[in-house]
Amino acid sequence: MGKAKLDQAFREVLERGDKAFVPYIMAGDGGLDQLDEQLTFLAEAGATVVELGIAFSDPVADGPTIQEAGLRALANGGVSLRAVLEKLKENKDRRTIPIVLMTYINPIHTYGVEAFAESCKEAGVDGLIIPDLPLEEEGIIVPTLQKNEIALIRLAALTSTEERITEIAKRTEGFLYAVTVTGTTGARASFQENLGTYLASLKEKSNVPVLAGFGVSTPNHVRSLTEHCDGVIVGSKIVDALHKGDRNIIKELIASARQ
Ligand SMILES: O=P(O)(O)OC[C@@H](O)[C@@H](O)c1c[nH]c2ccccc12
Repeated sequence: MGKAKLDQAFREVLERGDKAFVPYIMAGDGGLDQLDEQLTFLAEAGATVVELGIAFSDPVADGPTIQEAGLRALANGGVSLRAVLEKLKENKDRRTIPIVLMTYINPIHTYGVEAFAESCKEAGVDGLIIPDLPLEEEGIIVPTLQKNEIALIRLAALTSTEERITEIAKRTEGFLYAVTVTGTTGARASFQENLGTYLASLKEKSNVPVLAGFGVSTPNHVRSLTEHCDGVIVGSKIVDALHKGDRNIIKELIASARQ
């Protein structure tokens, strides 16, 4: 489990010539008792890894779709970091798909860094995305994560300097999250023109797969972005389709990463 499970999942997909597809869902949107079924559906539809978001009161990187999903989850109640980890622990042995948890740093501090990493391990969490944890501050959690073999996935922003991107690419584990837009998460119609060059430069710097995320909303986006990288992360479009019960959209998106 952990980092090794993530590496293996990506290796399998890329070795057979496909691209990786990582759907993001909000834990507890639709009720936390639905989580198990949602994860099974995504695994069966061909997702490589699932990014699972924890609802948070101050989600600075999240656009309207993810924020609304967070509000729905919070309204259902019982979706704290602790509750989600408990739920994941219950289902751990039935799950085949690797899980990356997306949470801001504050709830981790409240939980306690050591206790959090141990709970993640017990729950079968393989990696973490902590969007508001800058490189300069990750020392507070990295040794503990390494001890528990949990990957810390770093994000490269379009606005990062070359030097910073090199450092991020060197440190990231599991995959490198290439943020494709400046701004918050959310479905978009198109991307800026030089994105291919940007993704190609990230691929040169990174030893792990490079996945593009933010704004990816159609099978065409998936196909054109994956010409330049190893896969995609899709949040808002998946969250929206899951909420509306339109699961065919999700199946089509995932299928578009198969070559
Ligand atoms: O929703 P989008 O535009 O498809 O982007 C993915 C994104 O939602 C998911 O990866 C995510 C949700 N919240 C985040 C916060 C920071 C970084 C990434 C995320």
